[in-house]
Amino acid sequence: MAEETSEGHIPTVIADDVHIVYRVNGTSAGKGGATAALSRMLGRGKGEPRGVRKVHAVRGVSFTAYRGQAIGLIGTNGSGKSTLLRAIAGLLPTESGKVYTDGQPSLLGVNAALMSDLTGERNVVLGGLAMGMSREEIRERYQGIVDFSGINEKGDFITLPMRTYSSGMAARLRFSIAAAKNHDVLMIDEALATGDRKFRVRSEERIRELRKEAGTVFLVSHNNKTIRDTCDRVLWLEKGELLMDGPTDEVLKAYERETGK
Ligand SMILES: Nc1ncnc2c1ncn2[C@@H]1O[C@H](COP(=O)(O)OP(=O)(O)OP(=O)(O)O)[C@@H](O)[C@H]1O
Repeated sequence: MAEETSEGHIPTVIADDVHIVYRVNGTSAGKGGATAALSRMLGRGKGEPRGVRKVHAVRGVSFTAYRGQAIGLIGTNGSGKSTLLRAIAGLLPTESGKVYTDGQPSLLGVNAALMSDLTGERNVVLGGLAMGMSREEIRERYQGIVDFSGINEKGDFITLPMRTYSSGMAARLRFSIAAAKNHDVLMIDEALATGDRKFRVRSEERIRELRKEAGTVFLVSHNNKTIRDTCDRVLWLEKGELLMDGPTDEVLKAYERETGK
């Protein structure tokens, strides 16, 4: 891919009529517990295999993302934002439609694979290796990553297991590890939401840098100000459908009008 179009834009992600369906096993339909009784009262579970339910989370989404863009994903809870990002990262199969990407997108999410029993220090090293950095590069950037995260501002926490961190501290470390590398496509799922103001400002600055370094950044956030300050384009999802795709200001205005947020 990466062929230049007539406008000189280079596509990094193309989603073509993407549908994503979760199949949930072990639902209460057909079993004897209280939730099953509730489910029967609500009339669910008819005509489906026992205990399997489908959730159609993304419905016919199409868009093309270009290099140098920072794209915000907005929408009310459960509208399909995280699901769409996971599909772009190749972590979820599409039911129909296709996702084409230039290079391997990196998904930085609330569930990013850091090991809670290992220290922050070990996670920086493992996270760096997982992103394809050499030990030498990790050594060089280690202090920068720790400083950026601010984990050690209130004491020597980086040598403690991550399970002892607050959710904000863990999110900050995850972001700092991922942001230490330049990505072709970096996807950030709510990582900034738990950080404090100082950290948010620092991360927003880093997102702008990553964007300048010719990558594409996707950012899921419920904070309209963060989206406004970092993104030049916004996709608005609702019930799995792409309601609007356009310049940040236009889409946020429509979203705020509709949701009152
Ligand atoms: N692992 C899963 N199995 C089954 N259904 C799921 C799973 N993950 C998400 N869903 C469903 O898919 C739909 C979209 O969820 P998703 O997490 O993508 O929304 P979201 O827009 O990221 O929400 P939020 O803003 O609350 O984080 C919801 O109806 C949710 O219940």
